[in-house]
Amino acid sequence: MPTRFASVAVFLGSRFGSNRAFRDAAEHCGRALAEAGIRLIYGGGDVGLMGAVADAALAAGGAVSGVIPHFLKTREVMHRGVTDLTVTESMHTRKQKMFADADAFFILPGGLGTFDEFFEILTWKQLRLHNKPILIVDVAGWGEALVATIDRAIADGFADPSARALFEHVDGVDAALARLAELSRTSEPAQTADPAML
Ligand SMILES: Nc1ncnc2c1ncn2[C@@H]1O[C@H](COP(=O)(O)O)[C@@H](O)[C@H]1O
Repeated sequence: MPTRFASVAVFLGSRFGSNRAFRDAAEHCGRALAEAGIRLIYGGGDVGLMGAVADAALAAGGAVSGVIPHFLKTREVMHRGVTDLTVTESMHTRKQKMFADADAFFILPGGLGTFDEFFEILTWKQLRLHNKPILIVDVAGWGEALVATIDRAIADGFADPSARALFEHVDGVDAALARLAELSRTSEPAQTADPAML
């Protein structure tokens, strides 16, 4: 079924993590996006889960856009096989481009960089700079601590309870794709701010 989500930015680890389930999920995510005809936008590296999601999408015939800052081309082993690759001047312009090009965001397991990307996209939504779907795609309970941190901020009075509605926490890649299909049928097209405001 056609979807109004033509592209999804996937934020995930530059390492594989300690549980094989993380890699399996990243590969499944790449394949599932390709099979759904959805372009994968990701950080452009060929390391860890980032490389795994890109390779799986490409092997399944999907379109993959990588966005990598110049200074990380070596450290994150810039992926030379993607459909298109953008090299940016900075981390910030990388995030801006990924944000602008994506219709929705999947947060898969990762470390500090993944947290940063998640919280930035979440806080931009809190500031009403966009209303694109943000899905924490849980694997082996990885997302629970992230959600608990936000719940704690709400409980302590540092975030409004409405913050809980800025993102969704789903169990696994199939649930994420199913939710995206549902949103494609039921939700309004995304609104985004002038990039100059970011
Ligand atoms: N401060 C950061 N802002 C945006 N992206 C970042 C930052 N630090 C690292 N990253 C990128 O995030 C992914 C995943 O990193 P993990 O630490 O492995 O989760 C990677 O592409 C980093 O370059």
